[in-house]
Parts: sequence; C-alpha cells; structure tokens
Amino acid sequence: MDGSLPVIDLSDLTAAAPGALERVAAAIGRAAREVGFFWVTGHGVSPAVSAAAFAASEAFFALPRAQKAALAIDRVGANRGYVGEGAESLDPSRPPDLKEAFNIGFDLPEGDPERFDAAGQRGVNAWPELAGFRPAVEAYFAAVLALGRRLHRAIALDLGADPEFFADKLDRPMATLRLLHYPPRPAAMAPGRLGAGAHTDYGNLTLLATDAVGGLEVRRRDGVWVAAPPMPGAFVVNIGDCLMRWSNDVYVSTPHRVVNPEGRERWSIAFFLDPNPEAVVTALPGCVAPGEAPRHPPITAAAHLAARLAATYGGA
Ligand SMILES: O=C(O)CCC(=O)C(=O)O
Ligand SMILES: [Fe+2]
Repeated sequence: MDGSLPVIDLSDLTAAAPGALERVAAAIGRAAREVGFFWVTGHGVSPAVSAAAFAASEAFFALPRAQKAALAIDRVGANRGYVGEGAESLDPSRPPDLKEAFNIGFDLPEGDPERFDAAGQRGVNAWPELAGFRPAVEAYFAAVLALGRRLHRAIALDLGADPEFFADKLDRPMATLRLLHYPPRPAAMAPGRLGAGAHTDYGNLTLLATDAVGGLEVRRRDGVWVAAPPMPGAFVVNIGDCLMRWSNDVYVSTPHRVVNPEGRERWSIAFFLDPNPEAVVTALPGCVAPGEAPRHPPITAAAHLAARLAATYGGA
C-alpha cells in the first residue's frame, strides 16, 4: 500500500438502491478489518456545505489571538472551544502538536435535563462573532452526523447485527467537530514535532475532510508510515478505539499522524462520532466466537472517552 487507501463509493447507499446496504457493508467490513481507514465518495454531503465550513474555519483562525483565546476550551468547558498552538499532544511522548483547533460539540436543546453534565461531555457551544460562521458550521455538522449514522447501519450489518443496532446509541451522541489549522513547519522546530502526533482516534468513526495540501500519514500493519494523499471531495473515514471495542477487536483502530507541510498552511475538519454517553460498549454477539469471552469488559462510552481525552491533554 502506497497510501492508497480503499475507496468506497456510497452512491447506491445514498440513493437507497436495492442491495446497496449489503454491498457497502461488505466493502466497509473488509477495509475496517484490514486497514481501519478508507475513503468514501458518493457520500451525499454537498460540496457547497463543505466549502462553506472550510471558509468559516479560515475566517476563524485568521481572527486576532485574543479573540480566539476568549473562546478557549478551558473557559468554555465540555471539550468545546479553542485549543491554541502547543496545548495538545496527540502523542504524549512528543513535543506539543503544531496546530490549533476549534471544537464544536453536539448540543442538546434548551430545557433538556441532560444539557449539562458533571462528567464534562455535555455542554453548550461557544461561537465566535463572525457573520455566517455558526450556520455554516451547523449545516456541516448535521450533514456529517447524518453520514456517520448511515455508515453505522452498514457497520452493524457487517458485524452481524441489525442495521438499526446503533440507532438508539447515536441519537444523542458525543459528537465533536474539530476545525483544524496547521501552520507551515517553522525553520527551527523541536525535533520530533509534528502537526498531529501519532494516535488512534477514540470514538466509533472519524470523518475527515482535508484540503489539497497533504500531510496525513497512516501506519500500515507492517509498521511503515505511508502518506495518504488528499482526494478532493471525498472523506477519509477511520475506525476509532470505541468501535474496535464494539467489534471485539475485529475492526482495527489504526495509528495516524499529520506532518506539517514545508512552507504551506493546511486546513482540515475532523468529525468524531462517539456513542451516547450512557451507551454500554460491549462486544457485539456476532463478533465473539461461541464459547469465548469478549476481549474487554463493558464500559460506558462516556467513561471510555473521558479516559482517552485525559491522556491527550497531559492528564491520566
Ligand atoms: O488533520 C488531519 O488530517 C487529521 C487529524 C486527526 O487525525 C485528528 O485530529 O484526530
Ligand atoms: Fe486522528
């Protein structure tokens, strides 16, 4: 593999054609077991919606530092808000990532008793004062959430469950959209510093849209890092740790990283889809051989995510 990840065309699924779910389920199942990463085309997310989200992201990161800092994640809470350059190490053994990010979460409506929670995943988004930013980002959020849920129907089928298995585990998800901005690699930089250090993603699925600059690298099964060149209009989808656990490790959550390009900025938008906080993550029956025990004990999705986030921000 030279970085050419499998490409799965979802056109039939998007159009609800007969047999499409079975075909896509088989293709995703193969990619999820062998690589843990694949591209999707024909996904139904409008190019205009994506372009508007990228434009909103560029406008946000161009704001004066103080305006971004006013929305800092430790002020906003609940994993929402601005993460400045140097604040995060996706690979905690390396110097901090050379990137900045803005997180938008799945908000429950006003008056919902679970709109806030003590465990820190539920909360309310903070928005910059930028005309058009919020509607552009919310439209993109809704589009990728719908796509993520559609992909889960195929995944459930592939893992031997009913296609609707995940529906009530993703109706109030811990979903996070991250606008990401990678500055060009500076001339003098701490050795080993990357845009995003090697990591696996924490949740069920990640849907990543990148610009045409490149820099994403994926670790092959044999340990070799390969570049995953951008594919305009497509999403990179990868399996996260939580879905690997649902699948009893049948699917792989594959390490990846971002190397900042020389002399160029890079923008990407990652959408992390995690289950509802109270969903109990436990191996699907179809993934456990008769007479064998699941490889991991059950855990709530909230506890799983909290543990992974704590490690990244220099905690546990
Ligand atoms: O920006 C990218 O291309 C990838 C980012 C990523 O892997 C992450 O934020 O988890
Ligand atoms: Fe990632």
